[in-house]
Order: sequence, then C-alpha cells, then structure tokens
Amino acid sequence: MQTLTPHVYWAQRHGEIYLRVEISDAQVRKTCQGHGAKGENEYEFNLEFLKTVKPEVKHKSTQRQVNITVKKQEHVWWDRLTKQEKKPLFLAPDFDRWLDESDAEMELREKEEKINKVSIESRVRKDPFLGLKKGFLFMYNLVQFLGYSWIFVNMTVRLFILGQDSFYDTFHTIADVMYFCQMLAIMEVINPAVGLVKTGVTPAFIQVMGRNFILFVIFGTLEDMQNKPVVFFVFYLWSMIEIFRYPFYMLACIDTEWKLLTWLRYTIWIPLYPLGVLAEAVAVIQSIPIFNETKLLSIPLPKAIGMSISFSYILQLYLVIMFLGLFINFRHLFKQRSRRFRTKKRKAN
Ligand SMILES: CCCCCCCCCCCCC/C=C/C(=O)SCCNC(=O)CCNC(=O)[C@H](O)C(C)(C)COP(=O)(O)OP(=O)(O)OC[C@H]1O[C@@H](n2cnc3c(N)ncnc32)[C@H](O)[C@@H]1OP(=O)(O)O
Repeated sequence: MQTLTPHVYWAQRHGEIYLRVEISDAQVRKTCQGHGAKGENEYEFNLEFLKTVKPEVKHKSTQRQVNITVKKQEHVWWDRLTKQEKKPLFLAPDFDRWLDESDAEMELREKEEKINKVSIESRVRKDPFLGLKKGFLFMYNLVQFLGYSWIFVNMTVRLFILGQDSFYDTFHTIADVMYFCQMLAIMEVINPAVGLVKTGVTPAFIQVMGRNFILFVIFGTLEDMQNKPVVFFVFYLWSMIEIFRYPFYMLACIDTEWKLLTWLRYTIWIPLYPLGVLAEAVAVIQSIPIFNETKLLSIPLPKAIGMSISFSYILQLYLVIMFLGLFINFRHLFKQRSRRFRTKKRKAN
C-alpha cells in the first residue's frame, strides 16, 4: 500500500494551532491509515511549524476527519503556519474555524469576560442572604429618600411662599422628620461595620455623629437656637445631597445606574459639604453664649473645686474636630469619586 499525502486544513488562535485532516475511518498512529481522497491508503504529512510548539498533541478522529490541536509555546499570532515561506500544496486554510488576528483577540476577550462573569456569579451565588441584604438596604434608602424629599420639598415650598420668614420656624416644621431620618441614619454606621455595604465605618461615623451632634445637642437642647435662620441653612444643605444620594443607593441595590444621578451623587457634595459644615460651625458659635448663660450641659467639678466646666469649652474643641472631620470625609469622597469615574472611564474604553 503506497503512502499518500492527505488534504490538511489549518487555523490558529493566539495559543493554539488547529489542523483538520480529511480522512474517514482513520486509525491514527505515527501516520494515518484510512479512507482519503484517493481511497483506502496509508496517509502521511510533515509540517515544520514557523515557531516552537508544545510537545503534547491532541487529536480526535471522527467518521470523516482527524482533528489535531497543537499548543503554541508562546501566546503570539503567527504570520504563517510553516517555517518555509511557500505554502505546501496539501495545506489550506480551515474556513470553518479561520479568524484573523483582531477577531481572535475579540474572541479571547469575550472568553475572559465570560470567565470573569462566571467567577463573580459563583462568588455572588455563595451568599444565600444577598437578596435579603439588598432588600433591606433598598427599603432603608427608600425611607430615607422619602424623608429627605419631604424635608426638601417642604422647605422649598415654604421658602417660595413665606420668603425669609420661613427661616424662623424651620425647626418646628421640620424637626420631627429630621429627628426620624437622623436617628435611622445610625444604620449607616452599622451597615459598613457588619459588611452590608462596602465602605469604611469612619467616614459614616463622622457623617452621622457630626450631624446628630448639631441636631440633638445644638438645636435640640437649646430652644433659643431653634428659631435662628442657621437652622434653615443646615437642614437645607443636608437635604440637598440626600435627595440624590439615597436614590443612587436604591439603584445600586438593584444593580442599576443612571449616569446623571451618579454624577450628581459624586459631584454636588463638593460645594455642599464645606457649606454644610460652615453652617454647622455658625450654629455652634451662635450656641456658645447660650450654653455659657444657661450653664446647660456644664460638666460639674468636684465640690472642693466648686465650679463647673461650661459646655462652651467642649464646643470650641468641637469646632476644631469638625474641620478635621470635614477634611477626612472630603478626602474620602474625593477618592470615591475618582474610583467611580476612573472605573467608568476604563469600562468605556
Ligand atoms: C460627638 C461625636 C462627634 C464625632 C465627630 C464628628 C466630627 C464631625 C465633622 C464633620 C461633620 C459633617 C456633618 C455633615 C455635614 C453635611 O452632610 S453637609 C451636606 C453635604 N453632605 C454630604 O455630601 C455628605 C453625604 N454623605 C455621604 O456621602 C456619606 O455619608 C459618606 C459616609 C460621607 C460617604 O459615603 P460612603 O458610603 O462612604 O461612600 P459611597 O461612595 O456613597 O458608598 C460606598 C459604597 O457603599 C455603597 N453604599 C453605601 N451606603 C449604601 C446604602 N445605604 N445602600 C446601598 N449601598 C450603599 C455604595 O453603593 C458604594 O458601593 P460601590 O459603588 O460598589 O463602591
């Protein structure tokens, strides 16, 4: 029986060479014996590859052909299959699997993205309580959004109707809802602490405790503070960010994002935060003479010394802490903003 050369079809990817030898009912040894273009014969072919390949060769015989896969030593694209520039007569492109370099790169990227997606999904699948957590967070954010929307709309309508007169009874109109929202906001210190949200506890602690100190101590304990215009500015500045921040979180809970809302959430804090802390500092300064006069919250000293330390000293220290807190959270939010917009830019490219 004479040894013939079969038709060999080839294609490549960055890491593999695919060969398809058209022989039916083939038994593959060093050579193939089977039914080829010239009937039942011994078929053999030799190829000297352009670059080095790995020694292991995978082959699979089917009724009609033998499929051979060879792994490249280096994950690179080859200009041609063989070392010799002239293509052997028995060799032809396998158009069933032929890709040019860019299509092969795209196929590779799609495979990698699919692998990443599967690994993220398998990680996500590991958390059986994920739905419950997202449901809780969604409801929390919805309640806060409704509360702060009520505050913002109420204050805006009263400002348009009453003008500056609305400054003087803001506290009495808004305080109950603000108390509710700010008490509930303590959850924002617990959420990161128990791993419900991926953020630091410190920024949330500074944020929530800073606001609650102003609300419950400066405004809540001093009636003389409650009809000052500064209450209007503090409450309005607080609500302006929350009517964007909480809907942003709600959408995050359902894996949704509105670009404008994300931009607003991560941009309007830039003017609002310094303005808000400035308004709070004005409130603290305005409260100092009242604490001195009323001796409220003074810290009693032992009888032997007799006097008490006025709470106003604590407030003077607090003014320094406020600006330190502002610096820490400003830097944190700036990092969050850069991370968020850097990630989006990378996705867009
Ligand atoms: C007596 C005690 C005193 C203590 C000391 C006090 C010092 C006080 C100093 C300063 C006082 C400040 C007082 C406040 C003033 C004002 O508010 S002025 C008005 C303007 N204010 C703002 O703009 C601040 C708004 N607040 C915030 O942005 C936050 O509270 C924050 C903690 C400052 C930052 O939020 P953070 O969560 O850390 O960053 P994000 O990027 O928003 O979120 C990170 C990831 O976590 C997810 N996430 C967070 N919360 C939720 C949630 N509720 N639900 C769902 N998901 C949430 C979020 O989606 C992010 O996820 P990824 O995108 O996947 O990262």
